[in-house]
This record gives sequence, C-alpha cells and structure tokens, in this order.
Amino acid sequence: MKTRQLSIYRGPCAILTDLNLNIPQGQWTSIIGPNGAGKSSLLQAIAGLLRHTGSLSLDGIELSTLTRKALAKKLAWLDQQGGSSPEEFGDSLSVYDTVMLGRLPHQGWLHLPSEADHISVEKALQQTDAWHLRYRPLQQLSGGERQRVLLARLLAVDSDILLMDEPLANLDPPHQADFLKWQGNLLAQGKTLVTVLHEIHFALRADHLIMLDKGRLHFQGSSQDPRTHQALIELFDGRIRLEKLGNDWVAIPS
Ligand SMILES: Nc1ncnc2c1ncn2[C@@H]1O[C@H](COP(=O)(O)OP(=O)(O)OP(=O)(O)O)[C@@H](O)[C@H]1O
Repeated sequence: MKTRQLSIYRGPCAILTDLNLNIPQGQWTSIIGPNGAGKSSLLQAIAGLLRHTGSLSLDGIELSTLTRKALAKKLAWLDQQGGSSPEEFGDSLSVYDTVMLGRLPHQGWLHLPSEADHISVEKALQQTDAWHLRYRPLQQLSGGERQRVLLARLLAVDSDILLMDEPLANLDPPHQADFLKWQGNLLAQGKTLVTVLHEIHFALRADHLIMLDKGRLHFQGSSQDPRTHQALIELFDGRIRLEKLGNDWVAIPS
C-alpha cells in the first residue's frame, strides 16, 4: 500500500498532511507516535472512513474507487478500544453473532450464513481463545474478553489487510503472547498487518515502523535499522532508551 501527498481531514481541518508512506505488502507495519499525532486518523482514512486528498493506493488502484463491499473484503479494521460503544451492539447481541458480523462482506443481501461463514467464526473465536464465550452477550464481558471477541470479528473477515488500532488493549500477558503467535501465522499466509501500538517493545517486533508526530511523518524504516532506533528516541524527545533483551528490543522510559 502506498500514499502520496496524503492529507487527512476531520471537518475542514487537516489532521495529517503530506504523507508519503510505503506499507509493505505481506509484512507487519507498526504506526507509533505521541498522543494526538494522528495514528488512529491514519488507520481510519485507510479504512475509508475519513476524507482525504492525495493518493492512497493498493496495487496501483486508488482505494477510494473501490465499492464499500470490495473495500470491506480487502481490509478489516479494529477500532481503538474495540471502538464502538457497547450500546452500538445492543443489549443482547451474542459473542457468536458479533463475530458473524465480520462475515457480512462475504454474504449476499438477506442470505443466511453459509457453512464456510460458521467455520470462519468458530476458527476465529478459537484463535483468540473466546470460543467458550460464544453464547454470552457482548455487553457483559470484561474489557479483555471483549477485545478478544472483537479481534475474532476482525479475523473472521479473512481480508488480505488487517488494520488494528491498539489491539493489545486490555489483554493479559498470555493473550498478548497468543496475539504475537497468530500474527506470525497471518504473516505466513501472506497477510499485511498494520497496527497502532503504544507498547514500543511490541511495535519493534514489526518489520516496518512508521512514526508520526504532530500530523506529519517523522520517520519510516525497518525496525532493526539503527537509524530507525535513533529516530524513535528523538520522536519521544530522548525520554526513552532502547536495549536488546535476547532477540528483542525493549524501550525503557528515562
Ligand atoms: N472526532 C474528532 N473530531 C475532531 N478532531 C479529532 C477527532 N478525533 C481526533 N481528533 C483530533 O485529531 C488529532 C489526531 O487524533 P488521533 O486520534 O488520530 O491521534 P492518535 O495519534 O491516535 O492519538 P492517541 O495516541 O492519543 O490515541 C488530535 O489532535 C485529535 O484531537
């Protein structure tokens, strides 16, 4: 995916300006930056939810020229904190039916879910360790349980590109480790992953980093490149240091 001179608007105001980004296909890209930098807005614009000027293309095709259904099949999006308020799902929508909503782009108008839809929903709920919750109303779940269900809904879409805004929110360490495992499986299947993460040590597990600051691109590059590490330290005003622990980088506030 590529952007050229991309500017993103909320109402009349540009939240992000002049972004020239390369999001490598079949890799994991993490977007990081301080609060208010525009990370969520960038994901929302890619998902077709915010007005933009400039180019936002996939394989040379402008995303804005795709129909909503075609875009929904190509891209799945997890909003920040599971996004939508619990009320949006109604009082009684079950976990199973919530995840089935992820299959809508594959279903015809008023068609009942197919065998393939049911298989995808079960697989997704198993992957996020939420299958045992399937009969529960979404509204009654804890924050972490709810996040695992919304991650399952994202997986059920079976899209080529997965956009995730703070996917680790509310997850305990074992479920964070599970997340990394199934991310690895998705990458092995050739999927493109784009995450917004505040946890820098997780962001550094990605292949590619995009750093935003005050609505502009600060730096983009490989997560293993020393220039990326230097840019990351500058992004946070020198208030972090990076240290290697085994194969992983950790960021220590300083
Ligand atoms: N609905 C909205 N209407 C108007 N301005 C908004 C709206 N949502 C966000 N903004 C503004 O757009 C800018 C970018 O916000 P965005 O949520 O994209 O930042 P972010 O980098 O994801 O921040 P955080 O790390 O705090 O989640 C901020 O200045 C924010 O105040």
